[in-house]
Amino acid sequence: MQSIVSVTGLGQGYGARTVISGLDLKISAGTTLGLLGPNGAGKTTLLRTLATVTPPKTGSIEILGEAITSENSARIARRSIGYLPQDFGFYPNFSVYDFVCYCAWLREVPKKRIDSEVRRAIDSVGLGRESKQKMRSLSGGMLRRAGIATAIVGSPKLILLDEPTVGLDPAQRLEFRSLVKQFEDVAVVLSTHLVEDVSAVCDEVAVMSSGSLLFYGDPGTLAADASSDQPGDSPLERGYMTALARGGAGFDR
Ligand SMILES: Nc1ncnc2c1ncn2[C@@H]1O[C@H](COP(=O)(O)OP(=O)(O)OP(=O)(O)O)[C@@H](O)[C@H]1O
Repeated sequence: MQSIVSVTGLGQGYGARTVISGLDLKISAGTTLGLLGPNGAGKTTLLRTLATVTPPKTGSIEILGEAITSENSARIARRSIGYLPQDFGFYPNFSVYDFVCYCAWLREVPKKRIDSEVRRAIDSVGLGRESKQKMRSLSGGMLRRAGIATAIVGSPKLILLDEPTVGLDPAQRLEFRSLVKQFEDVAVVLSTHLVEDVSAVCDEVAVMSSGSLLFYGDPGTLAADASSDQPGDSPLERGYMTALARGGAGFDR
């Protein structure tokens, strides 16, 4: 399988503060990776770094086999990356169609493919009927789906989704899961607080705390590692709590 992301010895932070240190990660095409961790674990910081929004402080990142060493290499990589930030900005007076077009244009989707790609992305998230509606008039769940459309437009090879199911109702969450399952030859990284999302769609799971990975492997192994004295409503939840407890993790520190 083609390697989509390769991260070695990643260090990241804000000012003098280190938030991620010594992180190694490899993600192949066809993998959906669920990123779990308590508030402040560094999930958003990692996604922003993979999205090439913030250059690493230390270590290296390769996207599709190309090292990201300059703004130019980052710009080229971004053509293959779809990124839904946790709080994405939008122009309230844009229609859904215009907003997704704009994001496709920013990602340098070839002009002649933009219209068909935008329509496909909007249909995939079930907003076909709302495509002419103004962004400001969308409900929270619709807004999130419009955001997901911006992340998948143009068939990127790496899709980074920061808490994509927040605000979705149960039916929309199920639709989101079936959308993710349809991706082929794509690497998806999904940050979430919902362990059910991970068990439903992820082939790999990473448990992150204080900027380090406490566990990386398949969800079955994390569930099998669960200690019976840890709280949780499912083996995977207990496995997650066990990984945190073994790593000495608590809440945001
Ligand atoms: N712009 C910033 N400036 C300074 N510190 C920041 C900034 N953004 C995040 N941090 C800090 O970095 C750490 C990691 O934050 P991050 O948002 O990556 O965590 P997270 O795992 O995504 O959390 P959550 O689950 O709450 O979204 C936190 O301690 C946070 O306070």
